[in-house]
Amino acid sequence: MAAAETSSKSLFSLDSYHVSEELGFILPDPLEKLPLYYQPWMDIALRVPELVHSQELRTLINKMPLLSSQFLQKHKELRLAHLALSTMAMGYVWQGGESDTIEILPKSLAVPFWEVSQRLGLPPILTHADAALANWKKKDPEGNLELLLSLPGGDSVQGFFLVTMLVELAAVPALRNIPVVISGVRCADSEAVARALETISQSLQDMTDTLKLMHVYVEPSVFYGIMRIYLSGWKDNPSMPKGLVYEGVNTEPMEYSGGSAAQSSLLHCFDELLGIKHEEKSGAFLTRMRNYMPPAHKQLIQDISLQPSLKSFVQQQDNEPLNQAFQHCVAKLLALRNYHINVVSRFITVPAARARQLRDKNQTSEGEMISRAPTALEERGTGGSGIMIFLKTVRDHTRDAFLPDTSKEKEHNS
Ligand code: HEM
Repeated sequence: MAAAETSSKSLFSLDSYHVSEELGFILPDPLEKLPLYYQPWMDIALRVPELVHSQELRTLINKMPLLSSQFLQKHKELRLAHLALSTMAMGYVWQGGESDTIEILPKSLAVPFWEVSQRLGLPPILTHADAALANWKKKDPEGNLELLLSLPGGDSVQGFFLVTMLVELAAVPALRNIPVVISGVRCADSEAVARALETISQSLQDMTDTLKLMHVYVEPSVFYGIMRIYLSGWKDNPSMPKGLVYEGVNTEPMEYSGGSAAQSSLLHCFDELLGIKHEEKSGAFLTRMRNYMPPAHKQLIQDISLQPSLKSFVQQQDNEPLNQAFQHCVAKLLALRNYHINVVSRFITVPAARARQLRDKNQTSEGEMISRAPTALEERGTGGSGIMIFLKTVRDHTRDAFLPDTSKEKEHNS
């Protein structure tokens, strides 16, 4: 595995962490099909939105044969199997909304889901690594993209996961420059470090610009009223207080957080590179989210954290272009987090307020899908965090990474 091959002195290569030079953390060319033996899974997984709508999904999964996972061999087969099983699991658990949840995931789904998860080092629930990183194919020769598997919510689901993937793509130049920064610090090459940091800043700006596409491709009322519950987990979720029993795996219920881009490895890498230290509670949540990442990506974050401190290097060099490049990076990361807070407000806080208003007035008319949104999630993200306090605390600790004296000026420039 990556860690064993990378001592803190050796050349830092992204490849050894299963990070692609072209696509970063995105899985290159995911498989679209599993071996024929697994057709019973794919037949259901490809129809989850429609089967949830007709309320048939649970019945079909209950009748599904128990298949052995041993014929899945390659990494990409395992990733597609995890995506298919997790899509089915989210549909199964949430088919009846928050008032009709289940306590047991049936054996035919739970056992292979558990085995595939163990082999990948991922939890047995839908993660960012499934839905956003390994869930795409080219729709046409022009390179337009579409999802392999979907959840209820129509075009907004497609928009949500593909825009998230495009944000990952916009970060690739930044990822490629992390090893450049690290080796520049090791050999005290201020110019190389400054240049690499400027590229990282530009890439962070591109991530923010790409995040703006969420407003174009995702309808807030659909996100809030329909999609969000299918991304929710069974940890810190009042509608599933006991967690979920994976039948045939464990007789005790287990708890897992839902899918969230807090499980994307990107910002974890930038935080470690720039030396951003999070407050205890939000830091603990973010650290826990690392267990929802492919292990090689988690290892990359860990290994970046073990490198000599970039910030101390910048302070020791006392070189103006280098200082500025570092400040730009922090400013752009801060701007990305600020923009993300706006997105969350538009997609969660505002519809949640509207849903409360409608409930208070007892106006739960058919057309108002947000009023049917699960109440248990109003104050929480799908990952289970108390949203705004968490996001603002993380944002405020990003600001602490500025070099002394110039923080206000730099923030205005961001
Ligand atoms: C409609 C779009 C989005 C919404 C509503 C949203 C919502 C949230 C929420 C509620 C959290 C709190 C953690 C949780 O409980 O899940 C969160 C965290 C986070 N989200 Fe998003 N998110 C969106 C898109 C994205 C995208 C596209 C990215 C980038 C890949 C992203 C990156 C993050 C990160 C990195 C965190 C952890 C906090 C941090 O490090 O600042 N989000 N998001």
